[in-house]
Amino acid sequence: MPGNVPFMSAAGDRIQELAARIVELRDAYYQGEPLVADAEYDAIEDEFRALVAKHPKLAPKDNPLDHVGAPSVLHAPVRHSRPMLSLEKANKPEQVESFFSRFPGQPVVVMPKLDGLSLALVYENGRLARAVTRGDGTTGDDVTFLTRALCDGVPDKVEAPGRVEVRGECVMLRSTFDTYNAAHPDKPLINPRNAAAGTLRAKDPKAVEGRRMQFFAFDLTTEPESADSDLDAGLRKLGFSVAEMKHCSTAAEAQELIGGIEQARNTLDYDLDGAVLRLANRDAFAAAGTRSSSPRGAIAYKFAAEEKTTVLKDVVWDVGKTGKIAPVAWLEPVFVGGTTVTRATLANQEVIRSKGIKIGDTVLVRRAGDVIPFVAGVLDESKRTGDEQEIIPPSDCPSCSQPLTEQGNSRELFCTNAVCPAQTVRRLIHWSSRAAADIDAIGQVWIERLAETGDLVNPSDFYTLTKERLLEFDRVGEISATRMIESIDRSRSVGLRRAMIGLSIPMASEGTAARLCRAGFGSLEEVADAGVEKLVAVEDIGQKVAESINFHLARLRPEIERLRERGVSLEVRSEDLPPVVVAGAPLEGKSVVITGSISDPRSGEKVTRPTFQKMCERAGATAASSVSATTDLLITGEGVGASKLTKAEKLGVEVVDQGEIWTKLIAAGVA
Ligand SMILES: NC(=O)c1ccc[n+]([C@@H]2O[C@H](COP(=O)([O-])OP(=O)(O)OC[C@H]3O[C@@H](n4cnc5c(N)ncnc54)[C@H](O)[C@@H]3O)[C@@H](O)[C@H]2O)c1
Ligand SMILES: [Zn+2]
Repeated sequence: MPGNVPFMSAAGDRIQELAARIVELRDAYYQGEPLVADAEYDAIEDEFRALVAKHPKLAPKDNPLDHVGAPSVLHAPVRHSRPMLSLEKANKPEQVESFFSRFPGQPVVVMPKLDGLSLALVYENGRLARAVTRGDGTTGDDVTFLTRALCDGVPDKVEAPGRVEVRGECVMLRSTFDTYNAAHPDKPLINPRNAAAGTLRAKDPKAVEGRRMQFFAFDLTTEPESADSDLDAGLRKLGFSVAEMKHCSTAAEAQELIGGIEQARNTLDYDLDGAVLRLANRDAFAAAGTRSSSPRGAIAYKFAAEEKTTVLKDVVWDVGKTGKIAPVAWLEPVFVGGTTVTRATLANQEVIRSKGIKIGDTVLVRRAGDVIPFVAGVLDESKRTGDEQEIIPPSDCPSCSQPLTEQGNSRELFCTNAVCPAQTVRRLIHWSSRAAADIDAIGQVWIERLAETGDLVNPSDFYTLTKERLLEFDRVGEISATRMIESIDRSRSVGLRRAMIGLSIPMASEGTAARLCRAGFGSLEEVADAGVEKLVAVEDIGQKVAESINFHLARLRPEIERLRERGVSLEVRSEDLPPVVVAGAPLEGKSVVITGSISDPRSGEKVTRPTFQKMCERAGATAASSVSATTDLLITGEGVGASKLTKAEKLGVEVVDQGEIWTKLIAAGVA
């Protein structure tokens, strides 16, 4: 049909254009310097795939999707013994079902899809001979030197004869990434994946010192064939860390495990972008064969993107409850991490400077779990038009116009005006928040109005409000006024810990407030009277925090008195007291760390970590948040972070399943 010709050629042009763009984006990405977020790249691939499917004749001779990765010339090229492939993607339950129906009766393992770069480790007669990147799938780069120097979890020797090839993912742990960036505020890494890719491809090893990485194995080939046909067992036997693999035999079970991984996503110390399903039996996996760029015996179930790019429209300097003035990014709305994000934090002026961010830039926004979305940086500076504007920090407070002061290395800005209106409102909102007095019937807008009229200045002013006064305001009826007053009334039982939180004392965290209660302080006045020396004696309270508490509670003395006069309880509450250890405490003297999700074996119901921790403490344990050399037990629940396990193994910490602990807790009568 002649009418089709222009249309066909338009499609053909678009296909060529997309193919070229895919090649360009991949090149940059596999160098560790992506130009767009993964979600945008995926959209381009999807469009290309759909067009080619519709017009198979227009498929480019050299279809980029028939290859994986990107070629590279940086390091010595090494040909892979068998191709290193990509994975077929899935994002619907039906696709999981059809995977299972292709392999009836075959056991499957489900594991996290780590977001790093893949490496092939070749062992010859028990010694590490080479570490090679995936490259274009056929030929990769020899990165043995840097892998040896920087990558944990790559043993120099394995106990196996002949040739052994272990493939896996090299990642930078989130904790390492954070520590590195804190230590290098001038040249921060943009995200853990790029950090890992960029590190192993570095030309100058000096430039990447201190960027430690971790290897997790997910594939094994042995010659001669070893007896262990189960992948997980085979890898562990050789001494590799393996991202947790869970066995299952039905699509429904797999779906549940996938859900578990997605839920645990933000409690883990590494980035992951999905779950991998793979035949558990190595022979079955090999027998399933491959397509042009992916094995048939595995699929990748992708999760929602945690990073997207969007336009930075403006930067607004926000006054916080302690007077800190922080830059907030106003963004073109973008769907990331499961919600639409329009605001993100930019931390402080030094971060803006080191990342070179300007208004009008296309920026990478990251939102993982409950973490406040933040601007990770600018991916592609070549997109600039010249109309971008510098972000200029204010010299005066945006609320009260008083001159600002700078503090610390990151030059954080502060308004020190004690009667700054914005700070006043923030402090009132904070006092009423759930973690503090929990005055849930009075929202932010009302607090602003009541602050504007002068009814509210300090937290103690909530307790002078009357129903009559509230009824004088527009749009306040009998019912809502009563609700507000009742809510305020309930908050009078706030107690020491939550009052401490509510008073917004700089440097004192929620944990600090809890520790003061456990250390035996009976009331807010006792804390105010203690003096720095006594405060420092409390576990985990350092000199600076102690000084801040001492200084600010002295300053707040009149406010504390007003709260008292107005019937607010500032005594320690029984639930905040140290736990009473039961007789015959089965965990006596044990230092424990709890990880994974915990549920009561009797009912199957989820139990929150603090609740479970309390039980352990009543059984004589002390709990810590991270594994260290002094930890006795690592108690594991569902969906445990591999990094915690690795660390525990390394430090020789005993790992026990929650079931064992539950038995003891139940027997001791604390659960
Ligand atoms: N931002 C960009 O410009 C850009 C460019 C190209 C590719 N990408 C991103 O790269 C990805 C696609 O590329 P791909 O071909 O590397 O595919 P992929 O990364 O999605 O899947 C294959 C890879 O998964 C990794 N993997 C992690 N855990 C694994 C496990 N347990 N078992 C097996 N493999 C595991 C391996 O490294 C393997 O090579 C997409 O996420 C895409 O968005 C982004
Ligand atoms: Zn101010």
